[in-house]
Amino acid sequence: MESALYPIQNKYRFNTLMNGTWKFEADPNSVGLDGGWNKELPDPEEMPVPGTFAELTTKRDRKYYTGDFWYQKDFFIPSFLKEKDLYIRFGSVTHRAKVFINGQEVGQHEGGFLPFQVKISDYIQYDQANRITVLVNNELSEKAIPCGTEEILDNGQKLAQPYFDFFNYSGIMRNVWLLALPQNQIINFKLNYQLANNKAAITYNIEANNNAEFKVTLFDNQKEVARAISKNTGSLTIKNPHLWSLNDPYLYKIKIEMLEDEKTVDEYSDQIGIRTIKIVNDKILLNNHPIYLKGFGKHEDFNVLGKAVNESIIKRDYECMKWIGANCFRTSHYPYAEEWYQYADKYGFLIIDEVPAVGLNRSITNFLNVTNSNQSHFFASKTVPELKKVHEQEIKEMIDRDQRHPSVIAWSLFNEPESTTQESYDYFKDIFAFARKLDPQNRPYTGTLVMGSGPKVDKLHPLCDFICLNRYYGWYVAGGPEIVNAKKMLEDELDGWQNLKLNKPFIFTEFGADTLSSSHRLPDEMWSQEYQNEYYQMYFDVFKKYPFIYGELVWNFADFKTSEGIMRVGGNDKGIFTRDREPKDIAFTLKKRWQQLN
Ligand SMILES: O=C(O)[C@H]1O[C@@H](Oc2ccc([N+](=O)[O-])cc2)[C@H](O)[C@@H](O)[C@@H]1O
Repeated sequence: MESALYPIQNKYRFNTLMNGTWKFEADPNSVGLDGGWNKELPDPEEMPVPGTFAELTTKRDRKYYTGDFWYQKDFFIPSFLKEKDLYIRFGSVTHRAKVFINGQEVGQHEGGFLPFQVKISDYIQYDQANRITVLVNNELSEKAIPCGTEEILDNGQKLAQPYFDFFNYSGIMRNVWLLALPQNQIINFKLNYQLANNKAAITYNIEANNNAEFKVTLFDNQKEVARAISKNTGSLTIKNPHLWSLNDPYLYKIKIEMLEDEKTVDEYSDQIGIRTIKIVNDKILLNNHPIYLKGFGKHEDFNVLGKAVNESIIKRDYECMKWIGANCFRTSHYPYAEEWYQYADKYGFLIIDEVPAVGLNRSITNFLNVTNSNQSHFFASKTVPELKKVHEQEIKEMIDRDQRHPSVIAWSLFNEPESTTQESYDYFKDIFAFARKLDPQNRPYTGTLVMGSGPKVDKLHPLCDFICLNRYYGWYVAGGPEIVNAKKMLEDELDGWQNLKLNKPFIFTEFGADTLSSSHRLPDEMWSQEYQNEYYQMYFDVFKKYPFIYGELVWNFADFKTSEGIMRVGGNDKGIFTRDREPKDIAFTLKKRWQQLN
């Protein structure tokens, strides 16, 4: 029973961060396990946690290091912790990990963007130093997400070749906690809301490791407003609920107490927002009011940090998003660190939460292939059943982790997979059926469609509750002076979708043009700031004509690091902000537009 609960402290639960300096050693020949590295690393260096070696090194072979690598740290456990169950919780380890305590394996985890915890109590020596060792692997394949392949260079080095457009940062890039929890404990809980007649009914479903009773209390500004005692399911009703909304992201506090013989043995509190999210015809309704999504596809990405979590970056990004008048972003292309969602709950932002299912399409390795919707028959491959298991497991872990956040309004189950083949439909039919059982709030499920997957050929849109288009007319095709043709292509495609009469909302989840913050051109040219402006104006002109469009998430919030190649200058430069979070010219155009759209 994996707990997805974010660490908190109270009378029953204690935790402390294990961040800081760890030991680190690369293991290119995978000799560590036989060589006893799980007990002692032979020749380690210092490595900050959270962090990633790729952004810290000055050596190219280290930056691109692909394979096994190890982390190690000593820590002390006093015997007064004996009555607790002890765990180590990783915010994530990218892409997979095996964890050892004092040399003994205590657990492993697949997937680089979701938390996991391992129980360590049985392996601990009390009142003594203990040692944690983590064997990490960052290789890419078609058996796990995100997908990619591997090349062996002439010097024998492995090189990851992502089928996706962001740098394959890896390692321990999120917080690590030591948790001291009660033996009988709350594992997770799920909530759902029904609004009617000025009342909100909150139904709950609590998962625990014993069959206890629970006292559930709801507080409004410290004041108790509802309470129930029940087995693990039940409900609370409040009158005149203060709803969570974009302009007023109001949070209540909910407290769950686990009772044994009327005595509390565990307690977990969280902040929750009461709101509903649903799709009716071609509209997205928040608390029964239609919303228009304005914002970004993002990345966890920053100079020196790579994808390592840093709360200052999170805060700066939200300040920039507030300044520009955005209300939404997609966690392209993986679930972000949990702190992102906590800020969104408090700041009143909407999140489309995406599982790391990116690169399910071999042609993405060659960007020029994508546009002619070439079919690599990715989903006919022998490894697909294995891939599907991993994909499903990560959907489950994402929903278990994020389902209580009021900010999360939809689940994205894929980004730009091959989507024009029958095999692809069959694969995702199962994926959607699996996912649809997991969220008690039954938020909309979707995924983003690659350019070329248009109304005539796309096979995945019937599975989606709203339709997400990633489109680059005017960039990858018909750029520069051909932008007049690009406009026609975009309109033709949207006419095609309109003719299908799907009666579903559409949003643009990606559209953008690479832009150097140093480049100004008159008349404008591709890569200049003037062209980025012209490109977006063209899209906004077109959007006016199609009332079924309910959102525009531009690509990308900021410039970000990718693999190297002739298509990338220091990375992907489609940012509205530079990589150090300063505005390009387009930011002022968007600010004006989004403030008016309100
Ligand atoms: O390229 C981009 O900037 C972004 O676009 C998307 O990938 C595409 C690449 C090429 C084409 N094409 O050639 O049409 C279409 C899509 C990805 O979702 C995103 O991760 C990437 O960063």
